[in-house]
Amino acid sequence: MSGFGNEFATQALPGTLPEGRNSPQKVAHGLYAEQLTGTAFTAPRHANRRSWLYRIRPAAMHGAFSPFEQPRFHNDFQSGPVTPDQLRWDPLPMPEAPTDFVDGLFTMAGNGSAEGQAGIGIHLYAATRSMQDRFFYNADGELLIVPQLGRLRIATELGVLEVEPQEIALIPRGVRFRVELLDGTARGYVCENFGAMFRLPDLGPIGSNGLANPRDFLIPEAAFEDIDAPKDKAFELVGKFQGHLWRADIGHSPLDVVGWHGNYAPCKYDLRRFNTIGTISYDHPDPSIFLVLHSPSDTPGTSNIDFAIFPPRWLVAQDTFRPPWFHRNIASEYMGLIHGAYDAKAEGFVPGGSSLHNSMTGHGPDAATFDKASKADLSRPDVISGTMAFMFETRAVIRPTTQALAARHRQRDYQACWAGLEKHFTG
Ligand SMILES: O=C(O)Cc1cc(O)ccc1O
Ligand SMILES: [Fe+2]
Repeated sequence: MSGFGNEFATQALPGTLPEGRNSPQKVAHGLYAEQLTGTAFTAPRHANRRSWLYRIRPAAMHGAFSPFEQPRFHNDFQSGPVTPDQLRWDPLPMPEAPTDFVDGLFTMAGNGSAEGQAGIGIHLYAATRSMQDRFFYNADGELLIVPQLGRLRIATELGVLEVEPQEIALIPRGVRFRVELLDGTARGYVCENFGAMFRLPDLGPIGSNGLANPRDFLIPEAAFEDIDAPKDKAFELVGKFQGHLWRADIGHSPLDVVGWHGNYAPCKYDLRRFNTIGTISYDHPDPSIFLVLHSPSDTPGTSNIDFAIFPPRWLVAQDTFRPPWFHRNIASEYMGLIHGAYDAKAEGFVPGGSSLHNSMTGHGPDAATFDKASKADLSRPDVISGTMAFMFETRAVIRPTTQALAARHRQRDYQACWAGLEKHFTG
């Protein structure tokens, strides 16, 4: 099914969805009715998100929760000093022992909290096996999954999404799912959104089409599992709640929703469908022109999170330094590279890697890029192809975790990339 935020109705067995009401005395096929809300009951109609699920067993059925140990995945962003340094990392190394998506998560940075209902958690994953007899949900925020290596099959309560690198998946807060690896190994980025749900930006003078078009967002049809755990070996439900992980025994697959209707559902989007807009005269526009989705804050125009991409595009600007300029921003920028090379960095920013430039920290093209772009022949258009970088940009400062700063894969010499910028002042 297609269309961002649309109202959908889907059933894996005919006659599942009740007609004319949501909660009949008896649901068809002996199912239970359950509502899942993603916004306040009384949120304005245009922002209100909820779905009705018709399922084999209600979500309430599982054992008691106890703490789940996965110390690399958390929301401990520290409250002390945070370095204003420019930071960069190589990809997260692949684990040697068999590791699933949940065990393979590694928290890099973040701000805010689930409790404060604003902010971001930024995580990487590196996994070598599918989740087995284990299901996960995040009560703390919506998850934006950005695969970088390996295809994922994400089996959710509301249906199955398959995503490959250069596609993204959005899993709403609370929705239970299992991640399977279709290529044996997988690596990527996860943005955890503690604030308002991601939405498509307004287009202003761009008009009624452009950037990420709503119909390119795909929503799964209902698909269910009717699987009971063996008597002596329960399945495991792992939940993230208020920054901590919990586990409970569960006697069945919670992916047992036979039909659902509503507008609160997972979706996927192929970033290659993005309608990229840029200058056809002069100057490099602000990167807000590359906005895919944003989580608004209470201040108009100032997002809790902006998710922007840097896709293939033509550069035609005249009398212009064509790559990103040198800059310092009020916003904070965490970048990742899915594929190819990024136009501001000739070397060192590799697929699977990350960089962090916090509020008012100076950054921009490295010395090699500056040199090349300053001498480029502007009489010809230039094409940037075979690339896909992205940015999680936030209003609040992004605090790297202790483990990210200490990680072996951090590039401790990152600042050297600007050291070769020569003084050209002629007086
Ligand atoms: O490379 C960056 O830092 C991201 C970025 C890109 C761009 O085109 C303009 C500003 C900006 O922060
Ligand atoms: Fe930047």
